[in-house]
Order: sequence, then structure tokens, then C-alpha cells
Amino acid sequence: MTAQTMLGKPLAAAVKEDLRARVAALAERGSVPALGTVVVGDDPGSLAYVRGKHRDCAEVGLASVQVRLPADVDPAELRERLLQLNEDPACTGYIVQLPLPAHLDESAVLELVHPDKDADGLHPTNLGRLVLGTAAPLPCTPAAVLELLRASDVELDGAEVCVIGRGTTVGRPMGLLLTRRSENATVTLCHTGTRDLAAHTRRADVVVAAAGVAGLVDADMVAEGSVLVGVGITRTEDGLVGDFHPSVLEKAALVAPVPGGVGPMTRAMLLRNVVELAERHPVAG
Ligand SMILES: NC(=O)C1=CN([C@@H]2O[C@H](COP(=O)(O)OP(=O)(O)OC[C@H]3O[C@@H](n4cnc5c(N)ncnc54)[C@H](OP(=O)(O)O)[C@@H]3O)[C@@H](O)[C@H]2O)C=CC1
Ligand SMILES: Nc1nc(=O)c2c([nH]1)NC[C@@H]1CN(c3ccc(C(=O)N[C@@H](CCC(=O)O)C(=O)O)cc3)C=[N+]21
Ligand SMILES: [Mg+2]
Repeated sequence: MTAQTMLGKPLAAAVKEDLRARVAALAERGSVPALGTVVVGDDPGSLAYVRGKHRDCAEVGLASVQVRLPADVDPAELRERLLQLNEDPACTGYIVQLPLPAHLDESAVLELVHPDKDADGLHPTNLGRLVLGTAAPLPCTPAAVLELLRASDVELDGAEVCVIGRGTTVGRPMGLLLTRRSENATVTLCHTGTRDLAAHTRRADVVVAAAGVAGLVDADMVAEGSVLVGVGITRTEDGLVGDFHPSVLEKAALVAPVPGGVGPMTRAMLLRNVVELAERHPVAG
């Protein structure tokens, strides 16, 4: 079997097309939603991602504002800036680009983002809403994976899904999304303590790999005809490498590649969260 690919760019373009119309409708009511980004330090990778996010905003008619702070910023100063964004009516929602420098407590920082301005869906209140099944901005990457699977009509009801990774931004919320009644999948969350990873990936109908270990899963570890979604990204001299070894293409039915799969959709889901926050909490002006 030679796998078909699930491409993120055309799907992201369709989402952006829909968002453009919704942003125009908001503008007609006098509301121009804006995304804020907060970057601490000058990691070139983080700055490149954030530049992309501002470009995406411009494409759909969203305003955007960037806050940059030095790598050694005082936690109290960072807190002050976030509280300002929470109060700023011109900022609909914002993200704090991760990872943060080691002297800052990531969980404590994410908790400072007002839940109604949480464009990443990573505030504990919003993660709690995901657990409870009530309305909340969804974490962008798991939402992106779900949209890719839906667009390819992948059956999730009753499916065995193996998620590799229990990180807060991808693996853990991915499991929460897939086990909602509306998705109805049976999920196995794997991590470095998993005794026999291959045993879990082999019996899965769908494998979502969010470990960040290049080539972690090869053809021998997946079922014939399975659906594979690559999330983890490793930067090498030869470019970006995903968690699936290229050999899986001979065995899988459908593969979301790295790059070109989940990444572009993650960015579209961030825009969707901002537009949904604006639709839910319209600001007059
Ligand atoms: N395409 C996209 O849009 C996005 C891609 N990413 C990428 O996804 C990856 C994961 O991100 P994030 O969740 O933040 O990372 P984390 O480091 O928080 O999580 C990685 C997870 O993978 C697990 N893991 C690592 N190695 C193995 C292994 N050999 N076998 C089994 N499990 C393993 C870890 O286990 P343990 O908990 O035991 O340490 C951990 O739970 C990264 O490469 C990141 O760059 C992230 C966001 C968006
Ligand atoms: N608060 C916060 N929210 C995030 O959502 C967040 C974050 N911090 N920190 C870093 C990770 C990583 N992440 C990606 C987004 C898009 C691509 C993406 O567009 N990837 C392209 C390739 C891009 C390239 O060439 O570098 C692709 O896979 O095709 C990748 C990774 C979001 N993250
Ligand atoms: Mg993490």
C-alpha cells in the first residue's frame, strides 16, 4: 500500500476563507478582533513562528500586536504585561509563546492569561472546561489534528487511537478531545514510561505522534492501512523531520506529513480561536 497524504495547507486556506468572512461581519458591527503575541527572549525559532502568526492575522483581516520582553525579564514585569493585555479592550485574545526561559514557571504564566482571552486554550480553566465538555477555546494543535482527520473522513467512533506524548499542549488535550462522546474514540496515551510502545502503535487504527523524536515510529511499528498523524518536529541540518520514519508510507493508508500537515492547520486553529472569542465577547468600539 502507498499512503495518501493529508495536506494541511489547502485545509488551512479553506478555514481562513471562512474566517475572513466572519472577521468582515464583526468589522461591520464595529469590532476589529486582534491577536496579541508575547515573546520572551530572542529564540530565532520562536520569533519565526510568531512572525508567521502575525502574517496569518493580516491575511484574514485580524489586527495583531506583538509584545517582546528580554530573556531575563523579571517575573513581576511579565505578570504586569499580561495583566495589561487582560485589561486591553483592543486585544481580543493572546498567546505567550512557549517554551519560556527556565527562570519562569510556565504553568504559573499560563494561569495569568485571562480565560476569556486565552487564544491557545491552555489556561487551566479552559483545559478544565475541555474535561467537563463545556464551551471553551480548544488547544490549537489537537484541534488541528481533529480537523485533518475529519476532512479525510477518518472514522473515529469506536476507533483505537494511540497518542504518543502526554505534553500539555498536544498529547494530553488530544486524548481529551478524542474521547469526547462526539468523537468516541478509545485512546491509549503513550510516553517514555510506556513499556512496549510498538505493541500499542501496532494495534491502533490511528496513531498521533507528538513526541518530537525524529523517526521514532517506523513501518514495522504500524498496522497495514492505518492512519498516521505526525505532530512532533525535529530540526536537523537537512530540514524538518517528523516522528514517523518515511518507511511508514509503504504501510499506512493515510499520513499527515511533517512539514505540511498539522503545522499549517495549527496556525489556522489559533485564528479560529481569536475569531470565536470575538464572536462570544464582542467589544463595542
Ligand atoms: N506541528 C505542530 O503544529 C506542533 C508541533 N509540536 C511538536 O510536537 C512535539 C511535542 O510537543 P510538546 O507536547 O510541547 O512536547 P513535550 O516535550 O511537552 O512532550 C513530549 C512528549 O513525548 C513523550 N516522548 C518523548 N520521547 C518519547 C519516546 N521515545 N517514546 C514515547 N514517548 C516519548 C514525552 O514523554 P514524557 O512525558 O515521559 O517525557 C512527552 O510526554 C514537539 O516536537 C513539538 O515541536 C508542538 C506544537 C505544535
Ligand atoms: N503558546 C504557544 N502556542 C503554540 O501553539 C506553540 C508554542 N507556544 N510554541 C511552539 C509550538 C510549535 N507550534 C507550531 C506551529 C506551527 C508549525 C508549522 O506551521 N509548521 C510547518 C513548518 C514551519 C517551518 O518550516 O518551520 C509545517 O509543519 O508544515 C509548527 C509548530 C506551535 N507552538
Ligand atoms: Mg510542553
